[in-house]
Amino acid sequence: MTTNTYTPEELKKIDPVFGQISFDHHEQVVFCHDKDTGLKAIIGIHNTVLGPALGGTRMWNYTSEWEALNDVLRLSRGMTYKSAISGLDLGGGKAVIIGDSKKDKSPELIKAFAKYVDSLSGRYITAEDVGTTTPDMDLIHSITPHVTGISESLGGSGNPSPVTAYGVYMGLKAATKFKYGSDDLSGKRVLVQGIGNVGETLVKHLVNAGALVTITDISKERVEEVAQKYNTAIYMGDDLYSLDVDIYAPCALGATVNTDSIAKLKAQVIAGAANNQLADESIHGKMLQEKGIVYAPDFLINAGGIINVFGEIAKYGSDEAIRRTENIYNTTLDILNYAKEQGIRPNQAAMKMAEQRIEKKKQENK
Ligand SMILES: NC(=O)c1ccc[n+]([C@@H]2O[C@H](COP(=O)([O-])OP(=O)(O)OC[C@H]3O[C@@H](n4cnc5c(N)ncnc54)[C@H](O)[C@@H]3O)[C@@H](O)[C@H]2O)c1
Repeated sequence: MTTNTYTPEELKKIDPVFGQISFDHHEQVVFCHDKDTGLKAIIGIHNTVLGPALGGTRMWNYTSEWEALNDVLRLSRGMTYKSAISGLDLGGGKAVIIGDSKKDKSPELIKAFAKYVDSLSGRYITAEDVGTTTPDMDLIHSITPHVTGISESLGGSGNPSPVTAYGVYMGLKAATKFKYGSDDLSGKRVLVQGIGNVGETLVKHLVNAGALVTITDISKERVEEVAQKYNTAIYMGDDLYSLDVDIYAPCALGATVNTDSIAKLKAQVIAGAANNQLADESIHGKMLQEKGIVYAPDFLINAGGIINVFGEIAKYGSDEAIRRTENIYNTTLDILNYAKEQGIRPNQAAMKMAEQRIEKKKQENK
């Protein structure tokens, strides 16, 4: 034991779990190891007040265990807020498997992970995320019932991306109404960044609504294919954020809304699917507010996917999932109005409303 060589402050810095920067009163953190398959995974259960902790399993080649732990803590907390603000009876959880999904994934490894999910008896329910697929969820389903995002042939809800895109479209319309007094998108210039599963369907909705859409992606083939299909403009230059557009829809990676991009942005509305769009919630949220740019919180408007998979637990079908996703429009407007009244940022307003819902349920449960 060498602990007596550290001061309490130094110990605090190296506390492995409860002292982590992303640790936020998580209820449970489960470290999973299986010698035979080489499985190394962490399951984070942030909060189960509203219901079981649902969140996907990410398989990623983390450079260190610290990075994996930080990711699972951060992502599971995000799921608590996403489900709470979306009115779902779900808590927040997430899992990470350490490894390269292209090289290290095997059916045995996924099954070993499934046994850990099963051991939590439904406190944690998994789904797909980066590096895991519907067939992986089907395999997990052969071991445990505590999994969603399984194939439609097994009673699952299928690909969530079109529903996510519809929710983003609803949130984008609501933010447009808040900024411009009307949600009519005809003639509005919209930049969609990242034309993947979600981005393409969002482009379809925008074009159908008469918006003037410009698309961009790191994949030239992707943009050419989608531009041809929907008759959109393409931007492949390196000064994306200076484009003269009304609305910016980030649908690729996180942290694209940062000090550099905000300085250039001409768009007056930001509404997209990517998770964690603001590089720093407080600094960049404040900068957007000062520039009068309306920001529709990402975890609110990209919730269509989780609304869709929740149908597998709550036993509702795709019509109900769409109806609930459509309501993202009303919730977004409520949050933007509430933020304005309270003089706070939309992200803060959304988090406050989510916390109020959790607190109310906590009191009822007492
Ligand atoms: N799929 C869902 O249901 C869902 C739900 C919630 C949140 N999200 C988030 O929405 C975003 C999009 O999800 P998706 O399922 O469409 O992913 P995807 O992998 O299908 O598409 C992402 C696209 O972004 C492009 N891209 C990557 N880096 C880029 C860059 N630097 N500049 C421009 N384009 C870039 C990729 O080439 C790809 O075409 C992700 O951030 C994801 O976490 C998705």
